[in-house]
Amino acid sequence: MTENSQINPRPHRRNNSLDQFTDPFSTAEIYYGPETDPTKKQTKGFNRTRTMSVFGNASQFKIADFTSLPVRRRGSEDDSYLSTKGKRRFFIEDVDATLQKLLSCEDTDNNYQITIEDAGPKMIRIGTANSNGYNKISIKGTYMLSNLLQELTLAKSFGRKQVMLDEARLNENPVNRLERLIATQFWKSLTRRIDLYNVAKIAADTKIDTPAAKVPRIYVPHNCPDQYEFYVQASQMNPASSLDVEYLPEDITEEYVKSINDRPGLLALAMEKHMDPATGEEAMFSYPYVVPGGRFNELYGWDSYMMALGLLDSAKTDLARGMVEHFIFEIEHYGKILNANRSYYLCRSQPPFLTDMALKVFEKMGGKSNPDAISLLKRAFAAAVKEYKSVWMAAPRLDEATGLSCYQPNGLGIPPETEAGHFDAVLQVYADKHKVPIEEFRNLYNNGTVVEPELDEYFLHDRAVRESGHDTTYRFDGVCAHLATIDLNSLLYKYEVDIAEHIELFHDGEFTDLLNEKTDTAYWRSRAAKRKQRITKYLWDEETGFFHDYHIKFKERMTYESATTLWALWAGVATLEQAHSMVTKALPKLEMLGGLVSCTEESRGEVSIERPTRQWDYPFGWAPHQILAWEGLSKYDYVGEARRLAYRWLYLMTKAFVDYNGIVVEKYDVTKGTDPHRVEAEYGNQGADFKGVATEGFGWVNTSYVLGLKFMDTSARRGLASCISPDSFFSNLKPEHRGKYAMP
Ligand SMILES: OC[C@H]1O[C@H](O[C@H]2O[C@H](CO)[C@@H](O)[C@H](O)[C@H]2O)[C@H](O)[C@@H](O)[C@@H]1O
Ligand SMILES: [Ca+2]
Repeated sequence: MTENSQINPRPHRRNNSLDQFTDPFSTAEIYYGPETDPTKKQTKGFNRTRTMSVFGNASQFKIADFTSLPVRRRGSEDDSYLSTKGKRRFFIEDVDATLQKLLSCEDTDNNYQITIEDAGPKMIRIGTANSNGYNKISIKGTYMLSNLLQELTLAKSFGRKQVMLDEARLNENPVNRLERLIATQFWKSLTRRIDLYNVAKIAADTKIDTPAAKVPRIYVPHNCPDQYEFYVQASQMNPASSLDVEYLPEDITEEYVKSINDRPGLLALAMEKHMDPATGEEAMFSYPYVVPGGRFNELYGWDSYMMALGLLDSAKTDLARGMVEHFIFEIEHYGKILNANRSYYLCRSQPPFLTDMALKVFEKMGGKSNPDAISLLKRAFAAAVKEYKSVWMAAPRLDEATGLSCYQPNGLGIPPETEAGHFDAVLQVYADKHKVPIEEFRNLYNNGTVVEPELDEYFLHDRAVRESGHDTTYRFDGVCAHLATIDLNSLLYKYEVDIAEHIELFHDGEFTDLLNEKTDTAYWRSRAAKRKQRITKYLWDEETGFFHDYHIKFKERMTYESATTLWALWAGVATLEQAHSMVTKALPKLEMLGGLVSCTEESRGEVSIERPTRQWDYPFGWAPHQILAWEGLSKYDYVGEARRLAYRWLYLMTKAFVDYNGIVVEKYDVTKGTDPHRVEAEYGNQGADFKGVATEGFGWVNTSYVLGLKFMDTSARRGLASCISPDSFFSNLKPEHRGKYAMP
């Protein structure tokens, strides 16, 4: 018996022999969770998890001072990449200590991320699993080091003290890694499913800073007693949570909404009743939903549509379906699809996408072969017709003269959810006029002691800007409520076309809606045709190749050049000639290094301290703009242009992901190749503020990655993985491949 075998009563098993138990790319829960935690498992038998026997042996080896043992472990050739067939593993004997060492050496700017801006040696040595940590291998370069930081942070969050780590997890192809994280991790972190125990946590909100906002609160529609009881029960079961449950009045007026601005709360969403398998009794269950990320921790309007596209692609149909149910509920109980389900959003909506969302969910649920899918589709369309008529085609949003619609929610006072100081420059003028500090003026104005009609007008437009989803941009500053935009009118055209088809296919051509009004397919087709005509008449500018906004008071077309012109393609409202003009004249002005920019630099104008950058303007690019443009261009057979734009956007995302510790953010500066995620505008960037590892990405950006990749072939994926800049990638294309990117 050797000294070695005395320490290890069982023969040592080579770590590589455990391969059959391992998927190096399994989710963090599996990879680091209790199932694979050696300290939580019996060490007998062969049905151990992958780290088991290794740990059993390894730790005893270590305790016995491995280095002094007469028998040396395998030579370094056993640990070479080649001899392990690329399946090398590391043994991290002390997760905490390794993390600390890694951060102290490599995170030189102390932000808990390892990025290209850190000036460390960019190299750390860690022991291989094959040698039970004895042989050290160098992990080099920002990407691998930052992946090590991410993996160790995850391991630690699962309470792991030691881990075996596959090298494949550290040098994973970045395109595959980001795709994998979105599918298996990010959506999960962004998912909310309210139950009796978590509602107080879900209700918490960081946007409002009043004493009453510190109390988690939920508002329930006046006619939902079951929900009210459910939440009261939740509150009683967890008194420590201090959950406040309140009914909303039947008539939700703008005065009422303003009156609860300092007592904000989450708004109840759709629930279903069915048997609880755990108790055998009937119980209430909330439908799940997905939040955008960062400070946006509630169900949003257009974000939900964009996220649904990604979720459906990842076969997470139940989540997308849940959001359709919530929208149906919101239309029924709050009168509209809300900007988001917080009390301070009760008066305003967001860009409408319900018909398309319902159709896409319907298809994924099995379409006509699934009665449940048909029922959902019919309920969603009934709700959409109500929304169309009572929100978008009614006062104050409808402009009777043009027949077009504007974003124009009602509401009173100063929107409370914006970042601190956002309105200071505007309010200062009035505070000076009334000789009071800004804070005092804010109260005087909000409680109606001071009346300032000009300021009312300012906030009318500001609310409209927020309803448009494009908060904020100089395109809309001080005018938004009076603009018939190409964005909104394209979306309404799509509603009309979709509703016409729905009535034809599911209601034999005639439909009695929730307002008890009868319409038929022809009615909706003629509405769509009229809108198409009006869009051309009022918004189209053949000279620039842009659909611009139309000012309904000044009765003139504006000149701002916005990426939303391409929504006309997505909705199918542009003619073939208009599409051609847009692609040849407008697109070149909007196409930047990293994809579509929100608007042209010229339209935005000069920025300065007095006229700061707005987040929905040049030089920033947003996922929903990219997604709608790709689909719109493809619809009109400009697939090459769509693919080219997609490569640009994915390049930017991948580059930031590789260089900046796995970052995925709300928006990017599409003119910058190096740190495109760094956006100094308004509330900064959501998704950038994490320690060690990003676990959410950002909702609609996650979708954009998944959808953009659909345009990429193997060589494009390789180009992205190697972060080959668009210019270099396009210029090195073989002549026969240039057409794929619409390159001459
Ligand atoms: O708090 C400031 C504003 O935040 C939201 O707007 C931004 O985030 C939303 C969620 O991702 C997104 O839908 C919107 O397009 C963004 O500009 C919110 O929607 C605004 O109402 C709010 O004032
Ligand atoms: Ca750092």
